[in-house]
Amino acid sequence: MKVLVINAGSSSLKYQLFNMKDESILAKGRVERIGFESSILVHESTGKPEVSEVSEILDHNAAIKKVLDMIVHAEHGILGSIDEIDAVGHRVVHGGESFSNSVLVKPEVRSEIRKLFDLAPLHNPPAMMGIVAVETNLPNVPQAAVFDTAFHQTMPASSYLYPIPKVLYTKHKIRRYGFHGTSHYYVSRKAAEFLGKPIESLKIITCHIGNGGSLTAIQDGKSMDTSMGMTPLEGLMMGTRSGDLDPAVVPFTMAKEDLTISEVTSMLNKHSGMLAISGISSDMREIHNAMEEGDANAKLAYEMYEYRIRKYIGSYTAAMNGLDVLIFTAGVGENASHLRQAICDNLTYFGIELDAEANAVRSPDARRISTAQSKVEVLVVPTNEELVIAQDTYDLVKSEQA
Ligand SMILES: Nc1ncnc2c1ncn2[C@@H]1O[C@H](COP(=O)(O)OP(=O)(O)O)[C@@H](O)[C@H]1O
Ligand SMILES: CC(=O)OP(=O)(O)O
Ligand SMILES: [Mg+2]
Repeated sequence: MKVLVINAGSSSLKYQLFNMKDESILAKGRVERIGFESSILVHESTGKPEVSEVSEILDHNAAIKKVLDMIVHAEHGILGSIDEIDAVGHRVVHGGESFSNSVLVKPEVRSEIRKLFDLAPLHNPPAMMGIVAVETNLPNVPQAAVFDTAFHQTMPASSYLYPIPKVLYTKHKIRRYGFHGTSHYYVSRKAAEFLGKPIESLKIITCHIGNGGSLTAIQDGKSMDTSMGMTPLEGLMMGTRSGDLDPAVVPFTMAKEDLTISEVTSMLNKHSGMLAISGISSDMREIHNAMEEGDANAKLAYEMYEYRIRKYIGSYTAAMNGLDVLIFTAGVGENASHLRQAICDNLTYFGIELDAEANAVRSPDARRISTAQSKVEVLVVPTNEELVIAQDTYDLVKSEQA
């Protein structure tokens, strides 16, 4: 079975085509700047050179059409015909309380995802555009939706409720949902496998630190708390998102600066975090380079970023009354060895001891970076959200056929 995985953002669309026989990647790529004059498509079929093309791609429908053209392209493609695509899996960021598992996209699923537009205005509408675009271009192909929130549906009410009037939960479903669930799920399972221990026996903290970032406390194999909230804005300091702050800052800023709801939302999501404090970039590599060159603002941004991750590790260790495994993943977590070192150097109270040599190793595989004496196993586990989406899609389609 060949499964196409789509991760649609507001102006971008990433894709990977899997051969589920051996879970190998046949092709992958991304379309950026959808809706702009000069959109960019970057595509790579396995075993062939990467190609990029600039053209006008006005909407997600046109983007999917381009992607399918590339997949069957005589020179750059990998399939003889798009009929060889058996199923499509989508990353849908918000599944609310309706979805604790991946599902095949049926009419009732679509209407449920639409109902959630309110809770995730930046994320769910593009996912729906992706679903509609696939239906237009591949009308008979089954589609699955895999939700970032699903893994976190096991959180107890004491973790997911906010201490505000209960009617806001019953009426508007205002609560913590948590995100990056596919990644937290995947790396925690991989870690248990790597350690050769049953996941139920481990107290785990997964640090997914990429552009967006979240930490999850995992006990009995289940998410028991996570740092993102009703939306992906809460929790850690991120590339451009503020993360935790006093909620009183919001109305106060709106009044003082005469900002609308959408302006303050945009300020907190797109113009805060590392970008705001460093004044340089939201990208960890650029911040780290500037810091090494002596830039004081970059240093402050880095210190705040590290400090806030460490505070969450401390609080989740307390939440679980212990910690067996600490996992780093995603763009920053997998690559920024200096940040892992800075975090762990300040967690010696918990008996965490990093092996500097192991920490410096670069590899696409899961690996241990703590010493043999460390009380906590510290691991780097590269995430693979696309593979989980492909596997869930495959399983759903297979079980419907059975
Ligand atoms: N070699 C590296 N060293 C440090 N940071 C890195 C490295 N490679 C990528 N990153 C960081 O990873 C982040 C992007 O993470 P990623 O998980 O790809 O994000 P997303 O999937 O949310 O777009 C950026 O801040 C980038 O600087
Ligand atoms: C949900 C979320 O924050 O996703 P990303 O990290 O991809 O922005
Ligand atoms: Mg990501």
